[in-house]
Amino acid sequence: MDKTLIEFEHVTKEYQSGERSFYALKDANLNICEGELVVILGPSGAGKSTLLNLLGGMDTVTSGSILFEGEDITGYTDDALTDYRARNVGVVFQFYNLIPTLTAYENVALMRELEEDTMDPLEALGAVGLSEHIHQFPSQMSGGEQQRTSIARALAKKPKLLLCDEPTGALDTETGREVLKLLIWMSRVKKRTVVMVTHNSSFAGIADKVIRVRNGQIQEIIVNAEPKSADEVSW
Ligand SMILES: Nc1ncnc2c1ncn2[C@@H]1O[C@H](COP(=O)(O)OP(=O)(O)OP(=O)(O)O)[C@@H](O)[C@H]1O
Repeated sequence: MDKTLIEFEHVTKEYQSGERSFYALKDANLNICEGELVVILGPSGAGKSTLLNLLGGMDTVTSGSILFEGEDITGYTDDALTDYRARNVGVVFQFYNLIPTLTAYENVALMRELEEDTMDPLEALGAVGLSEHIHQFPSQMSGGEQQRTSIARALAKKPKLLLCDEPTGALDTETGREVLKLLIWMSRVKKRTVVMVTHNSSFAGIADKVIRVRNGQIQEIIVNAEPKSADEVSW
């Protein structure tokens, strides 16, 4: 049986607005296994980013438990959460978040300053097909190349959990497809757990597991016995 990496038990995230409370996430239960490719789907405001931020220790719950490798991280101090993020979590954003004054190589190499056990930046950039572009600055790269650089940066960190927030959102279809292929490769070949948030329901096909969120609630969790390749989905 697949080993569980993360488990949510009755996780609620509540915001207070005056007298009223608002649930960004209510009583969420889920589990994500090691090496799984998970797609979180839902319309704008559904609670997808909230879910992703909780998974990454970038936000804290109002109630409930989040277990990472069986350990409850919801009681962690800020320092322990920082450590959790540093050790276990890589993040890829819609708009890449590269440092504009650093080359592709330097953006990836920066990870080495923060982490002990990292991958060689050249290896990480080679893995995403950017060996020819290592000396270019973000402004000299296409959107797809910038996103591949940000994936190389996350890859170099060797995170157990790779979180991606609309990673293809700023890319055209074909470039987006290349990014999807990389994320599938991260999960299938590199055995990383990859969680991607998107509002694009076409991406459900490539996932091992699809979590549908609406109005702060998990509507359904579907396990795909035979996930499709990136070439088999269209949008
Ligand atoms: N800091 C906050 N304070 C108050 N409400 C918040 C806060 N963060 C998020 N929310 C609310 O929680 C709900 C869920 O937000 P979330 O960002 O998780 O949605 P989403 O599904 O990621 O949406 P999108 O696709 O538009 O990014 C939204 O209604 C949002 O306005």
